[in-house]
Amino acid sequence: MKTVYWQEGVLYLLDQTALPGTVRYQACREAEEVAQAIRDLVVRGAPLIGVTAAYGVALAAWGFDGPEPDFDRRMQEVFDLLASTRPTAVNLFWALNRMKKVYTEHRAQGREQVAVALLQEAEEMFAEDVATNQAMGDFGEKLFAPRVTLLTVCNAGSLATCGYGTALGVIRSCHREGKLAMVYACETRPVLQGARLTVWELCQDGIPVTLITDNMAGTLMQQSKVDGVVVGADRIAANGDTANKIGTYMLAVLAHYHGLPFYVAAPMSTVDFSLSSGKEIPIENRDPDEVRKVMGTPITVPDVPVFNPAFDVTPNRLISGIITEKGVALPPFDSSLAALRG
Ligand SMILES: CSC[C@@H](O)[C@@H](O)C(=O)COP(=O)(O)O
Repeated sequence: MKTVYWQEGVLYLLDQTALPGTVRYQACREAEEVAQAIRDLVVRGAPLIGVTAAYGVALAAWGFDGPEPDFDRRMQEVFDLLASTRPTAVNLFWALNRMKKVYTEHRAQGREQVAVALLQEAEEMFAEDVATNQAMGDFGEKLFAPRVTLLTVCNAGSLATCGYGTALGVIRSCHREGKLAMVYACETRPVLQGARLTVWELCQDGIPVTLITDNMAGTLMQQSKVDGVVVGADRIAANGDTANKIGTYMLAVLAHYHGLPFYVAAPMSTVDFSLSSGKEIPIENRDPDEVRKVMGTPITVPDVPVFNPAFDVTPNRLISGIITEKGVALPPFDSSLAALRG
């Protein structure tokens, strides 16, 4: 099942807000609809946000029917709009930069040629992402011994990417090699990507999964029920500090205390070499109602003040390794990530 696909000038997004109860696609004909879908978590996960935004740019070029002099202005407006959707996942800006380059290179050939080249680039990004995740999964799998039980948070799987997943890609490869005993999935409040998406995705593939609420991770480790933690990333600074779904830092601290390995799995496009440390990573704050409600149902006093950062930053010293498509970076990350970048 594809998370995103293009058909005859329309972009179809697998609506992740409706999963697991309903499997449906949202059809987008305008870049504005794509931007809103990214904001609303219809599509989410750093790599998928990037590729979806790339398709959004292609959509704008394909759908443009205004006078020629307005084309450049409209395309700049769309680039800016898509860039404004979610600030933390650096793959968004990475993908838009790639699209900007293609746009600039083909602009002189006319609007139709630009539109064709932009769509081709988005399709290439989609295919590359799947291959990247498979490579990452295979590097990551080698880090674990047979009968391994792993803990993960949020959804860093097929649903967060164009297929196979990052953290769940590593888990898929462990399963394929017959090494995986169990995955524990944190439910991941406030919007339950773990309970709704990770559990659904793993069940679809027959991968053994046990759901826990986020506050059960400590006792799970204390009772020696897990051998390690694998998570995805939204942005990794040059020194390895990693922004990922809120709650990731808590797991890293717990893993450290219990002497368990803590791995981040992410493509090199998630590493932001322009930032020297995680302190510089912009963190998205989301709608307070995500915390005041569960699946739309109020659970607290209306209008209670809420703290709702979507991501936290795990300092590099709590990370055992960063699994990428080019290999596994080990501490110190400044040098190992730079070496993988080449
Ligand atoms: C392969 S996805 C990596 C991260 O983007 C993922 O772990 C995550 O935090 C997603 O957050 P979300 O808010 O659902 O977009």
